Amino acid sequence: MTLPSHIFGENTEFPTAILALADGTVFKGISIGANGHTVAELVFNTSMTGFQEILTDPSYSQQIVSFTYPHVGNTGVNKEDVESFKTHAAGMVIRNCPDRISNFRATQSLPAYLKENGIVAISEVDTRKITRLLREKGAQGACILVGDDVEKALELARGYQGMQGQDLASQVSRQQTENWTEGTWQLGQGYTQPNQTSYHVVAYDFGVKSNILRILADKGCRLTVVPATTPAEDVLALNPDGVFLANGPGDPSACGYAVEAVKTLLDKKIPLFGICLGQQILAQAIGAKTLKMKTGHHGDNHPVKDVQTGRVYITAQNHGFAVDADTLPANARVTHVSLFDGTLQGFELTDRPAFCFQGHPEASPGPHDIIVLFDKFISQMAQQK
Ligand SMILES: NC(=O)CC[C@H](N)C(=O)O
Repeated sequence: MTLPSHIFGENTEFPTAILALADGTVFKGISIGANGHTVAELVFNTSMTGFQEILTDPSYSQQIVSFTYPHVGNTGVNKEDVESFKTHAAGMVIRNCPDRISNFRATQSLPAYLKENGIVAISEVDTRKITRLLREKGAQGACILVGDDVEKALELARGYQGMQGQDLASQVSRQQTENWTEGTWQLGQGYTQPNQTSYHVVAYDFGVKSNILRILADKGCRLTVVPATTPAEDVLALNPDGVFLANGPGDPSACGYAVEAVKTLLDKKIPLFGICLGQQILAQAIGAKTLKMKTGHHGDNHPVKDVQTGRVYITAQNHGFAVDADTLPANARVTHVSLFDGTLQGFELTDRPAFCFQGHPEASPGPHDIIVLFDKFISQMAQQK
């Protein structure tokens, strides 16, 4: 297929690509990324901005992301808007990639970035139809294949093993302990280097988004980031003021190593703050259960209610599993619920300085409404000091 192009230079030829779903639906479009094929769980994301942050969010490991926003890529990509040191999404589906990029920070076009990072991606498909289909039938296995072999794409999509039972956190995690010093991005300065004096936070890297670490650094935390499988004893030996449980991909039920570590940390009454997978792991550590959702929540326009104050926050979300609120023990108090479907969005313990949130207070991309949760963690550490 030939497209008019200003930015792609000589290369205006885009090979045919297929998106096949496990339910048998097939979409034909053009490849705007790497060659070959990719097989993963297909989910839709309703964010209007932030595709680069989404592609580099480790929680999207083994997920193909279909963007509901129709034009993706018009701001190009840059070296800064990344949430980890590499791309993680297994594939990208969009309606249209504008052929001209326009942004003062852009250093590359989206198709060039996708190719460079080996992400298989399809454009010129009906993403509204895909969204309706996933809402009706739920997230499912899918394959993007460059070429026109429909039968092969369908067979690969049907063969996807599913997200349940998969421990992906230990795979995407750093394998070495690291110190983190970078603060949030500021116009004219780039990423800052805040003074880190007040609290020592040990952050479990289950697939942590960098903006969580940057916000904690901004708030005066000295950060030690440890691999997902680090035993609690090693964390305690670092003498932390608080422990952070990160977001991450895969099924929380497959992260027994983390659940065991959190049980020990709870016994020590150290301030604990969990985000997304971190919430699910904290829940399992106190005996609650997690379940797989039908489509999950992926986007940056999700209303969440603080059940105590009644205040509604618009939040960023990215999860396919959830904590079953009915299984929470008596010492857990529900703090937040989703106004889309009533699912549990946050809880805290009444007998320990531990709390968590299912969405993403660090945004990136998304609204900053609920960034206040980081201050709650800071004040819990202040009280324990
Ligand atoms: N962003 C996350 O931490 C996702 C958590 C978990 N993998 C889920 O899909 O629910």
